Parts: sequence; structure tokens; C-alpha cells
Amino acid sequence: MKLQLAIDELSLEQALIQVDKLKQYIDIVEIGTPFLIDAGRKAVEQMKRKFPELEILCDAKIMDAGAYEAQLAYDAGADYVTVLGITDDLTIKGCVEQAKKQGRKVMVDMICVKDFATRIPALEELGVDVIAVHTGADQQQAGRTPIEDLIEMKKYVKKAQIAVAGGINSKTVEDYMALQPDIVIVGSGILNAVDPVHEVELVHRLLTD
Ligand SMILES: O=C([C@H](O)CO)[C@H](O)[C@H](O)COP(=O)(O)O
Repeated sequence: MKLQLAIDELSLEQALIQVDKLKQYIDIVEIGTPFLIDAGRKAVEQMKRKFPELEILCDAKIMDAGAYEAQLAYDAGADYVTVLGITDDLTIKGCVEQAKKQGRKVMVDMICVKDFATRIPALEELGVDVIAVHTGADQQQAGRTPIEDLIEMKKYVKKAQIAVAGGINSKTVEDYMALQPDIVIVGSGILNAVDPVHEVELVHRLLTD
């Protein structure tokens, strides 16, 4: 089970310092959407250059122009790019084709997708690598968590890897682990903790024990 650290609210300078402290406990660094808007593709480039041993995910949440936007992320050094599951199949196909050309991966963010039974087989047919259940920050404010969606998703995924995101922390991570996702994504639970190193250590220990 991989641990993906989602960075959403740090500056590039702060993010590089934090990843340096946390790197031994994480597998994937996510350049989160707000971080990408703030710092641009150089966040992907610098993160990859400084930490070549870690995988980098560019959370571009692509909605259109799949091949071109995925290419921008991969050219900057991203190992994964995200595309929204609710978008058109042609956009997802463009991302997958670009990923195959460059030997990289596509993660589909299922935020706001309602019909998993229909959408998941279609996404697998398109050849995506990872499908992620995601309860967004605004939905979290309304008290939602990704656990029910993860249970639902497990019924339909046959070959893609599964990721889960949305307000997970060291107190809740075991509930998700019980459902055996391939990637657990944690952002604010680690980076907003009083002691991020202690928190990431706890999550890492639980995931690897
Ligand atoms: O994708 C995310 C969100 O939409 C903001 O861009 C987060 O990176 C993801 O939800 C993980 O962060 P936490 O929910 O804080 O763990």
C-alpha cells in the first residue's frame, strides 16, 4: 500500500522543505491542484529534480484537452497525472495515449461521479492505471468521508489500482486499510498536524505493519 502526500496549501519553497523532512515515509508526492495553480509546472519539475527517488503526481484534474494537458505534466517530470472521471471518454483516451507514449500513469479522480457501476468498467476499458475515490474539501466541510464510496468502488474495479482521498489521518487510516486500496492519499491530516513528521510516521507505520 503506497502513501501519497498531497500538498495543497504550501508555497513551493515550504513544500520542498517539508518533503525533505517527510520523504522517508512517503512513496508519492502530489502537487495538489491549489499548489499547481499557485506555483505552476515548476513545482513538478523542482520536486522531481530534488527527489528523483519519489514518484510525483500532478493533480491537474484534467477536464478537456487530455493529451495536451497530460503532456504538459509528463514533460515537467510527473509520473502520474489526474483526469476527472466525469469528463468525456475522448479526454481520458487522450491522457491514456499520452501516458503510454511517455511510460507514465493516469489516475482518474472520481469526485462527483455518481454511477460507479457504469463508469468504472468504461474507465478500465479505456486503460487507466488508477481509479481514486475522492471526497473533496468542500464535501468534507459538509461532513462527508470517502469510506462509503470506497466500499462501493471495490464492487466494480477489476484491474485498475484503487486510491482513496478525502480527509484521511492517522486516526482513520485503518478504516480505509481494511478495504485494501493500493494508494492512500493524505494531505491536511499530515501537513496541518502540530507535528507533521510524527503524524506521517504514524500513518506510515500503520500502513506497513
Ligand atoms: O485533491 C485534493 C483536493 O481536491 C484539493 O485540491 C486533495 O489533495 C485531497 O483531497 C487530499 O487532501 P486531504 O483531503 O486534505 O487529505
